[in-house]
Amino acid sequence: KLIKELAPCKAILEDLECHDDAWPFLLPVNTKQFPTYKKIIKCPMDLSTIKKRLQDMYYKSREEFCTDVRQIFNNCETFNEDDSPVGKAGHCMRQFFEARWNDLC
Ligand SMILES: Cc1ncccc1N[C@H]1CCCS(=O)(=O)C1
Repeated sequence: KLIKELAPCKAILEDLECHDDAWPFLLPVNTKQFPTYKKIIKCPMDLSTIKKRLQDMYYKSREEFCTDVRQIFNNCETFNEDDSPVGKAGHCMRQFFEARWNDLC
């Protein structure tokens, strides 16, 4: 069941990682570069963390995976202006993800 659930998640994650607009989300936000980030964002998340969680069989369902991906984009909207480069990338990536997520079922 677990593997059935998670194979499509791995495929979506790979597509997210190679998207042109993925660059702000590939690794955890550097809190030395962005000192206020830790205070403002209570649940940091990024694509490398999700990849590790998939490999470690951390997710018990597709829904848990989906929640972590959405956390990335919600954090992005909290911290970044909509018309900033990172903010725009976040909106693009969210749209891309939600379309792929709907394809699943
Ligand atoms: C997703 C995010 N939210 C808030 C601040 C920064 C980021 N991402 C950074 C990732 C490294 C490159 S960058 O420093 O230009 C942007």
